[in-house]
Order: sequence, then structure tokens, then C-alpha cells
Amino acid sequence: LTRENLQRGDWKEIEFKEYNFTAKGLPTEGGHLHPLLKVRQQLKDIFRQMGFEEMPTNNYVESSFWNFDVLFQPQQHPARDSHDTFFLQAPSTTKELPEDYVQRVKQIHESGGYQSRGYGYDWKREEADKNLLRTHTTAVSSRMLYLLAQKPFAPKKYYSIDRVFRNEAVDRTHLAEFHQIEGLVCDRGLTLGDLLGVLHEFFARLGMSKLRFKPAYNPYTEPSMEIFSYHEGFGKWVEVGNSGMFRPEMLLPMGLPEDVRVIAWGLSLERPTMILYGIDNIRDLFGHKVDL
Ligand SMILES: COC[C@@H]1[C@H](c2ccc(C#Cc3ccccc3)cc2)[C@@H]2CN(C(=O)Nc3ccc(OC4CC4)cc3)C[C@@H](O)[C@@H](O)CN12
Repeated sequence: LTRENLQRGDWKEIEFKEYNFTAKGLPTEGGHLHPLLKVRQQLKDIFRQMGFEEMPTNNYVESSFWNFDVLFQPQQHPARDSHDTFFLQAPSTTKELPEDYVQRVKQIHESGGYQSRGYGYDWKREEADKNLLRTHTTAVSSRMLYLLAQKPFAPKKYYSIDRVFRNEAVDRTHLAEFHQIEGLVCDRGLTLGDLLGVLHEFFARLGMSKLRFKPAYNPYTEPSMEIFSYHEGFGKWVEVGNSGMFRPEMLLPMGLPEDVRVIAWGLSLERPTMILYGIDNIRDLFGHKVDL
């Protein structure tokens, strides 16, 4: 049909096909955000609404000193051997540590102090110098708390969400790395009640209002609690994280005032994402899966 045909009205004689209103449109080739990044953004929003600041997590490589020793984790602890931790060959050792602080950490491990008995073993500097891929974002929390102790004390609320690395057997739901989420509140006179309160507040914002707590153990927190939430969908209690109060053997050698307490908790990003998006193989979520 040309412009002339149309103007002359030729179209009035033409037999038109019935309009098919049920015809499908062409599929739109829209992209979509990665589920992990969507859940990460949701968690960042929750932390921001609760007044938490994000910690700088842009160093996957860490020294054993910041990842373990400052957390009062003894050098012979099983988590510190190469079956659980990725140690670096090059650069194998850290360049510099704050020497005065190193001495206080050595002392608290060897002979205690601040009413702690310590561990009574010979703490070795070369063990603390070993570089590794951080096994938890608590290594970032320890750096931030140490920085806080170098200034006149002011209360702080921090969080981190980033990759951590464990030299563990990988299977359907475990990779050698995962994204850890960690939150901490640092203030004078905090109690376990404050930890319970902030956990209820945090998990309620994730849709989990029925929580139960179970005593647990971490080398760097006392008391420690595993966190469980009743999952309506599964009709059972699901472990949703771990938490505790950082020990004085960690906080006092940093130089924090002796009435300052730190409550903290952690969970992974993959677990909630897999559950929220019904993904049952972690490789569908993360890692170098190739669609064969
Ligand atoms: C080696 O793996 C450890 C990881 C990871 C974890 C565990 C502990 C911490 C911590 C901590 C901590 C403790 C004290 C002070 C500071 C940090 C961080 C991550 C999850 C922690 N977990 C975990 O994320 N579970 C989870 C979280 C949310 C969730 O939401 C769903 C919508 C309903 C569902 C499940 C618990 C378990 O999955 C556990 O088997 C696996 N854990």
C-alpha cells in the first residue's frame, strides 16, 4: 500500500485478517540482577536504617595477627591450620604491625592480664606474621575497633558484608568461600540484653520474628549464642547465625576503656539468598558454574 493508494481509499476493498488479540508479544530480552546482590542490597538498607556504618572490607589478604591473634584465638587452634585456612605463599608474611600492640597481644596469650589467666603457651611472632585469606570479616571488625581505641572513645555501630575464605571440603551447599555478614555495636555498659534486642530488631526486618538462642562457643566471644528462627515455610527451626560479646582479652589490649562492651553477630549471605530464592545448589548461585 503506498501513500497514494491510502489517499485514494483503495484499502476499503482489501480483505483484512481478523485482529488476533491473543497473539503473544515478542519475549523481552530483559536482564536481571543477581540474587546475591539483591539480598546484599536489602541487608545494606536494613543496616543503614538501623544506623550502622559499613566497614572497609577491601582486603581479602590479611595477617594472622588481625584475623586470629588479636581475637585471642590461640595459635594452636585447629581453625588456624592450613586444612581450614588459605595461607599465602607470596607475600607470605605481613609487612608491618603496631609493635606496642603486638607486645600486649603476646602477653595476653602467654600470661594473661586484666584478670585473665591467658593460655600459658609461647606465643610466636612468626605465626602472627603469616598472611592468609581472611576466614571471617571479624578480622575487619578487629581493625576498626583498634582504630576506635586510638581516639577519645565514642560509641559506634558497624557492619560488613563481603567474601571470606575457608579451606574446607566443598559440597552442594558449601564453597571454599562465602559472603559473611557481620554487625557490631560498641558502647559503654552494653549487656547481653542489648545483644538480644538488636538481634530481634535485625532479624525482624528480615521477616524472622520468632527467635531462639542456644549457648555456643567462639574463641573471641563470651558468652556466645547460636541464633535460630522458626521458618513457617519449612515448619521447623533454622539456624540463622551466631553472636556474642567480644572478650576483654580482645578489647582491653586494644586500649578500649574497661567499661566498653562490644556485642556482635554474623550470618552468611548465601543461606538467606538460597532460601528466599529457592536455590538448592550453591553453584547455581555463585562460583564458576558452566552450563554444559
Ligand atoms: C562456615 O559456615 C558458617 C556459616 C555462616 C556464618 C556462621 C557464623 C558467622 C558468625 C559470626 C560471629 C559471631 C560472633 C561475633 C561476630 C561474628 C557468620 C557466618 C552461616 C550462618 N548461618 C546462616 O547464615 N543461616 C541463615 C541465615 C539467614 C537465613 O534467612 C532465611 C530467610 C530465612 C537462613 C539461614 C547458619 C547456618 O547456615 C550455618 O550452618 C552456616 N553458617
